[in-house]
Amino acid sequence: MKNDNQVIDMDFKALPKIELHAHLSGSISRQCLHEVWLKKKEAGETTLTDPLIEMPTGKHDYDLKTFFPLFSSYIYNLVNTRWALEHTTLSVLHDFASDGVVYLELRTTPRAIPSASIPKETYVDTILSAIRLFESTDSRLRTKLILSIDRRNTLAQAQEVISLYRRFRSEGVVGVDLCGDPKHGPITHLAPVFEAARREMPELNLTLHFAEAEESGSEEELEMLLGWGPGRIGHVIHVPERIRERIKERGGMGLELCLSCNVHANMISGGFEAHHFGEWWRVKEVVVALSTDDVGVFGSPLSNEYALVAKHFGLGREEICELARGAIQVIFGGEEEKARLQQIMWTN
Ligand SMILES: CNc1ncnc2c1ncn2[C@@H]1O[C@H](COP(=O)(O)O)[C@@H](O)[C@H]1O
Repeated sequence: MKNDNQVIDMDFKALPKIELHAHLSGSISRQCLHEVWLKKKEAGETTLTDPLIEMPTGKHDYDLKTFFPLFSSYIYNLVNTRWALEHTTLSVLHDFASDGVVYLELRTTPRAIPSASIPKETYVDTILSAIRLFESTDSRLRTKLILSIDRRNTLAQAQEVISLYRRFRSEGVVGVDLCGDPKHGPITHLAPVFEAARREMPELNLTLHFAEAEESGSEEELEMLLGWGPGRIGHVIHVPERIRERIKERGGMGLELCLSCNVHANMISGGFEAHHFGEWWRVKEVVVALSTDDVGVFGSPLSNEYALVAKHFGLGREEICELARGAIQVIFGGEEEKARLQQIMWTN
């Protein structure tokens, strides 16, 4: 391992990478949102402020208070037609591909858009079509979709997401996520949906936002989440010692760690050096998958997340390659995809 102030000379963009924790709406670049806005403005269809003014270049300090409303009161009002959904999805795929991502699990909360006569099913279908269209022109990036249940969802809304998962699981949907504002409140009301889904579909791939804020880091909540049998957990910040041990006991759990998001959103203190990546990356019982969360908001592509851990935790070239390849173990995309990734990802 190199010492802390040396940074290896490595092309992090060229490094083939796996992205497992990226929210579609938060991954749209500001330039792309601007294009959508421009088209709407010209057609007299929006009174919203230009995204380049609303979210100025270089502004990444959204905290948990300002972050969530950005979607409900701004981005969702821009991305509210079939064209905008397709255009933004294609742009997100293009951005990940240009950054050297070779396998992507994109996640999104199924959203009905009544003003455009788009029910949730069409929302999901439109994104899957955009993925197919993209893959017909780019042979290297493979993308799967994960459907998100929001902590703020009612039981019925959560159930609807599970139904959509069943409907689309043979068409590129590979799992279900639990996301949303971690300060929102308890989620015990959602337990019956996850428990029934697990009972009825033992093979269901689950990834759960886990201990993102103190409010969502109680032993009680975390025990419940582990009880639903996730293959991966996201953020993993405010984890009590006993739960940390439980995670290790599981063996092979994927940890989706999002450094820039956590630092910029003030979800941790002490900056990059203090990030819990430092605590987990050498733990043999888990698999760390570096992730971007919302690159459109926090502005750090996956290549930069690798550069950051090289810089702040002194990983050398082989350790970086090992970290990137490690994520193969916890993808939801199946054995064939794992074999493809084994072929193309760097060993040193
Ligand atoms: C700090 N990190 C995070 N923690 C929890 N939930 C997050 C998140 N980042 C994004 N989302 C969830 O993803 C939605 C936007 O993308 P989609 O419309 O679903 O594609 C947000 O509304 C939020 O619920």
